[in-house]
Amino acid sequence: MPSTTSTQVPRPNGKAPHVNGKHFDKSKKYTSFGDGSDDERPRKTPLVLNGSLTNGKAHGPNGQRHKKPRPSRFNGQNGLVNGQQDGSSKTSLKPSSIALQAQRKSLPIAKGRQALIDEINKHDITVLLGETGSGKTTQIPQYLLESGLAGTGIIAVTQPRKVAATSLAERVAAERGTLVGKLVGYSVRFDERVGPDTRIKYMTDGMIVRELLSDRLLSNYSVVIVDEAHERTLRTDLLMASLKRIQRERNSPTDLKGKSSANRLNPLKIIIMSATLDAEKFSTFYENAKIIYIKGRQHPVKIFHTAQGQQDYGDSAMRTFFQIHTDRPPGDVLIFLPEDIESLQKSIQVFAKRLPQDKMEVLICPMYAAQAPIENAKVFHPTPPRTRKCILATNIAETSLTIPGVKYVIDTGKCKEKRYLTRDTGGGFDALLTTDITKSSAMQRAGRAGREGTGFCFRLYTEEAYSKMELSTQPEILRCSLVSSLLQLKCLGEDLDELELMDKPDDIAIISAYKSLWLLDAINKNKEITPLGHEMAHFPLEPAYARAVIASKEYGCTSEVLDIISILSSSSKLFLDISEQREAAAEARLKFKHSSGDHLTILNVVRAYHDISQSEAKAARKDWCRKHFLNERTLLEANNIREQLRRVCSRLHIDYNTTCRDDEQPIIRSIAHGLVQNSAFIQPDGSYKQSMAQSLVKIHPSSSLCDKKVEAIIYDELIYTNQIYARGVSSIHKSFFATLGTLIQRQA
Ligand SMILES: Nc1ncnc2c1ncn2[C@@H]1O[C@H](COP(=O)(O)OP(=O)(O)OP(=O)(O)O)[C@@H](O)[C@H]1O
Repeated sequence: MPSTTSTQVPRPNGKAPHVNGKHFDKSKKYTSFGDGSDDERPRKTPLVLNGSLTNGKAHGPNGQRHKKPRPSRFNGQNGLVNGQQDGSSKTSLKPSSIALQAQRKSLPIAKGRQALIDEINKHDITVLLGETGSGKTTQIPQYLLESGLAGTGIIAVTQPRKVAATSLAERVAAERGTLVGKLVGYSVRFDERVGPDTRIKYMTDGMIVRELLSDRLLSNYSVVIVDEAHERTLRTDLLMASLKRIQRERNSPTDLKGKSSANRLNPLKIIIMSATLDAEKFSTFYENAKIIYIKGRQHPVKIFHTAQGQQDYGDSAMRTFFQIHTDRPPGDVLIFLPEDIESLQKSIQVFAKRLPQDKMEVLICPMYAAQAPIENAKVFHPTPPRTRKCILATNIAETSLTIPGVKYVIDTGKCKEKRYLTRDTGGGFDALLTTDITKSSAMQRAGRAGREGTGFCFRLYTEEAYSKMELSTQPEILRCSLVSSLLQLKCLGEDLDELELMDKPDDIAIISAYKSLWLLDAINKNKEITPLGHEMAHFPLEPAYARAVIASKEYGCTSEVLDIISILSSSSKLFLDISEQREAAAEARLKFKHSSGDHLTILNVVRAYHDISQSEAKAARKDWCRKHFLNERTLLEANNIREQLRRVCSRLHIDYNTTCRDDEQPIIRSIAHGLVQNSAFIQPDGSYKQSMAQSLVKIHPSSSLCDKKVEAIIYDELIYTNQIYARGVSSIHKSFFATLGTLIQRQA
């Protein structure tokens, strides 16, 4: 990288200026890959047989394996058809649509379009391996539709993350020249845009697993595409296991014999897609399914590593950003961080102000799961002229996304990973821990550059560190709480220990999940689902909160409990936390504070906002939220969630209007029925001992109970930092637990 000395660039932490190539002098600190032309492709040797595709059959007559499934290349050579069968209308396209069609045809995948269709046609299950940006996620569903391979059914494309599902639906709808909700739709928790004409549906893996509850054969779908399968989320693993069963039931000729043609379902096609190297494992899981390798990336990505490991990834990311900003041509920057987004945002803002007037403006866009969807969507807005967008993202932006304008990626090499700390080790909860990323993640992150032109990825770790990274992350099923999934499986009449899974969770985790469901009365002693468990599974909520809603029916306070749970289920926090204004915020919110703790405090806010909404116009409501440091988006999102929960209540004959007026005890008790495992009792030193585990917890400083001592508490979650904090806390009488019978003793 050429060094420049003319610009006064900030010197974060008083360190030496970095513009003189401190970080990125290629000769000293960074190594570019090979000739610098590109990236890291999967180093497999794909097979091309004289222009015809390999037959991936790898089974002997008795099912024994005698040949490995061999990947095939689609590179536009060898006589493969070059995508002429585009079903889009050629007569009435607008200029923007014409540009999109041209773009579609220039994607690497387009060159092997017909051969790909033929292969998918031949096999019920296909494992598709392709590089980031080759066009898998946006094009394959369209090819299936255009070729008629999907029949009259819906094509589901599953994603591990909401933001990917919604943005892909937008993109593919635009490519089809239509609006989201018509031919192309999406379905994510608490948000769905589909209609009677929807044929391509982008959805989170959680939503399709939920659909199994009402339709255990997924009869509306003719193809299920499991995208980003290498992420191995818990729901993806459950889905892959269920798909095996469904395909057996739907595709088996013996099953079809006895059925009248009216009762017959179309066979189901399964496509497992991944950009990384796990194809063999997926293929083996599906009885050596055919592997197809889509060759090529549309644009190269040049990768740099630091010469030394970086101690402070935040500082290092900031200096790298400013080096790009001063030395490199226009193009937006995407920085991957595990946390501390807010502090990096502030540091960049402060230093950006000191840049010379003639420099481009810096526009910072944070992106993380707990932020409201509408805020996350801002990263997709066009970058204003003379501005460089700097996106600060967690691994929410790591897969499937194309963020237009992004040319540079800065990868800190860290992420937050959910891990279940078992009760035996003093935990009993999912903790988010900062950890090193895997090779798969590093490749995905680099793949976010180079989507619209040549890209650059700056890794804040050494090449050696990269080479030592694990290939891919440990499947979630081996490290996360299984309670919610187990409940859904029980409803389907299935069991975790009987399910044909790619990886089996360990016995301790399974037993712990059974215990939790039993404590929530969702299953009985014989591990059979109870009527209450069935009701709980109808709610798109964590089982604990579903239990609270059902308990509220008995206590006559469903209206209040729905108000609280809707806020707790929103994607962003209700109380804005602005570090310089913490005292002012606490003062402004005093009027909502409830002596029993945070759940009733939330209810006070919801009620006050409701009153304001009745009497004031939109601008005044906004102003009221600002003055009280409240996130209005959370309140609006909660309105939407409450509506959906009310619909579920109606289906279950729960009167959602019942209210206990000013008596708080029924509300706390209802919530405590759900949070019974999240309870703790005061100790002589003022800390609280978990009722279901050995560890001591403290009340989080953000809680309205933090300066009080009460005999027992319930809490929404535990935060694991240098000590364990309970967050979302309410005080409860110890006697409540006695009313639950011998529950606690049973646990102890
Ligand atoms: N929203 C968008 N705006 C602009 N271009 C886009 C958009 N979405 C997709 N593209 C273009 O289509 C290409 C293929 O995207 P697609 O998501 O289908 O790739 P992919 O093979 O599934 O890769 P990945 O697994 O990394 O998402 C991108 O590289 C980009 O050029």
